[in-house]
Amino acid sequence: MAAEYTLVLVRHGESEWNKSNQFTGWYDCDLTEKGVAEAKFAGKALKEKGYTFDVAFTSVLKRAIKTLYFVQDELDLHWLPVHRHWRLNERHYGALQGLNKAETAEKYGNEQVHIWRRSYDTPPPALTPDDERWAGRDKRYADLDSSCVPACECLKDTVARVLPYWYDNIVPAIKSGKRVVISAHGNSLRALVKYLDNMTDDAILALNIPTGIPLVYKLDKDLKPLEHFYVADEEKVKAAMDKVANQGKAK
Ligand SMILES: O=C(OP(=O)(O)O)[C@H](O)COP(=O)(O)O
Repeated sequence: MAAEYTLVLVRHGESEWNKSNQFTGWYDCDLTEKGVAEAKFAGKALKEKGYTFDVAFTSVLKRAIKTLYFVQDELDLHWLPVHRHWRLNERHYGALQGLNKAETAEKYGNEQVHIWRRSYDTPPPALTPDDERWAGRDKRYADLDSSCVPACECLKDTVARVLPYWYDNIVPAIKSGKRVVISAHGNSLRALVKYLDNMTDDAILALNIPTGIPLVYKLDKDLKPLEHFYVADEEKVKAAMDKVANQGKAK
């Protein structure tokens, strides 16, 4: 069956906290130099394969916003309408936010950290509103109802807050024939992929999305995926996925 629509997902390039191996969540760290190079790679790879876009969606976190900009730059699409929304933010890592993943695994064990990182419905420990990391005091969320400010999220929670944005904003754009690119995060994209591919709660445990490698979905008229693939050679993708998987292991 010929695909009706093409959707491109990009996880931002390496961030400062990816480099230092810290749980990031809603913390707004920048891209590293390598992350900028990865974002440019994503744009170049898309250009080389002939992809172009009519509209873009991203989070309100600069690592995703800047990655999108570098993709736009490579494609000479500076004019592209860009919609930024907190619902595309990374999964909120709660009280783990800022901790080093390997040190956390030394303290609590690899298995516990794997559950916190990858299980579908076990949330990490929660933040409290008196914590300086509480997002409710950040002015970018000033218009957000306080009941929507997360104390922590498991992937199931992230799916629940990504999907309304998907249905209300992204689906209409795709169905109107616009070619859509989404620049987001490891876990907000896992949430979307779980939904698109109808993955089981167990299957999603093993999915790691690498930084800066475009992931293309070919969709039928009902937006059901016909196929998906990364725009990079298989070895590069596997090495990048393994690297993400191993970040949560004690040294
Ligand atoms: O904020 C994060 O994701 P991001 O780097 O994609 O924004 C997480 O720290 C990713 O970590 P994980 O791969 O341990 O879930």
